[in-house]
Amino acid sequence: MIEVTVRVPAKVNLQLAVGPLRDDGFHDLVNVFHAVSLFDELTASEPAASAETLTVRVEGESAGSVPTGEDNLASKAARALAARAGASRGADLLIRKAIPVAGGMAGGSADAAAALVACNELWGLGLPLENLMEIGADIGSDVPFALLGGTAVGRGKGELLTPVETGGTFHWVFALADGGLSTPKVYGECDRLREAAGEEAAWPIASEPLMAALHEGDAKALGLALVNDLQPAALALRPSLGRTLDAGRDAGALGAIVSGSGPTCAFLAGSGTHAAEVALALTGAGVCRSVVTASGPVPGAVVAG
Ligand SMILES: C[C@@](CO)(OP(=O)(O)O)[C@H](O)COP(=O)(O)OP(=O)(O)OC[C@H]1O[C@@H](n2ccc(N)nc2=O)[C@H](O)[C@@H]1O
Ligand SMILES: Nc1ncnc2c1ncn2[C@@H]1O[C@H](COP(=O)(O)OP(=O)(O)O)[C@@H](O)[C@H]1O
Repeated sequence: MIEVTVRVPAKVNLQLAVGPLRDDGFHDLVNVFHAVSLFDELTASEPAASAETLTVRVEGESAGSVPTGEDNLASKAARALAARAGASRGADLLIRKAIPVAGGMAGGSADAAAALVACNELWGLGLPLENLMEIGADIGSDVPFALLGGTAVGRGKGELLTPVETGGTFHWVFALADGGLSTPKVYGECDRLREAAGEEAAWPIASEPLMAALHEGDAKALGLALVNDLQPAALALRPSLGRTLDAGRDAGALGAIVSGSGPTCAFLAGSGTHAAEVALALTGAGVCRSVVTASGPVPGAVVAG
């Protein structure tokens, strides 16, 4: 095998219930992940330099804000995989980025997942998905889901996954923002807001109306059930997102929510045509950098060639 290309989706969180802060610095979650048709692509090739070097190149509009050294999550994942295989292996990784960077859509985790799948194939390791998910969980809480895809409930840090059957396809509009939001800062702001309000974090529980809406493929009910405990924190750090959410609601979206730690905002539509209408209205309202439409659920990281 000389090169392997993997396509990997972004996610939106349909429910993000943030529980208490744990001793390890993470929060216990109920994180209902949903993979959507906005993809990064990663190609892993045999290294042009020595057999043990790992290089990363990033292409795409937002490539400038992605690290290309050892901090790149794809590079970290490839090194962790090589260590697990007990061998010193190299690869040239090329990432074609379409998922917004630091946008709350898990683009870095997606690239880590893509690197695990691509290098597993390139190096002929043959590790099963569950082993890749274990390695991925140490790279980032969202990496196991990027491997699995579809719709799933994540517990623990978000890495303990239970797949959810959905009764149909859902249509989405995403308002991409200028600049990103740091995930640890948003969790920190969530803790700060709770403390200031004298609130104790409740143990997170999956929403029954949300689960019923997913099973039935009922977009209207799903729109009403979307919930994100990080949204007040994201809005406190980036107040302009309030206008973006309002513009989507005014445009007739069935639901409007900050995606994960933000600043991307997600809007649920009733059909592909409805999504195009909401996207047009959002573009006209001038409340974001750009607008994309997508649908979900879609599969996780898969070899595309
Ligand atoms: C918020 C979510 C929602 O899916 O994703 P994004 O919206 O940022 O993509 C996730 O919980 C982010 O997952 P991920 O981006 O993989 O985070 P990690 O690298 O594991 O952790 C980064 C930091 O976020 C905080 N963190 C993360 C997960 C968790 N359950 N509790 C936390 O408090 C911790 O401060 C941690 O040091
Ligand atoms: N392959 C990668 N793609 C995007 N960001 C990366 C990558 N590797 C490391 N990062 C770093 O991770 C941070 C969070 O990225 P990302 O996963 O896109 O955001 P989020 O956690 O909001 O979904 C970025 O600010 C960037 O510095």
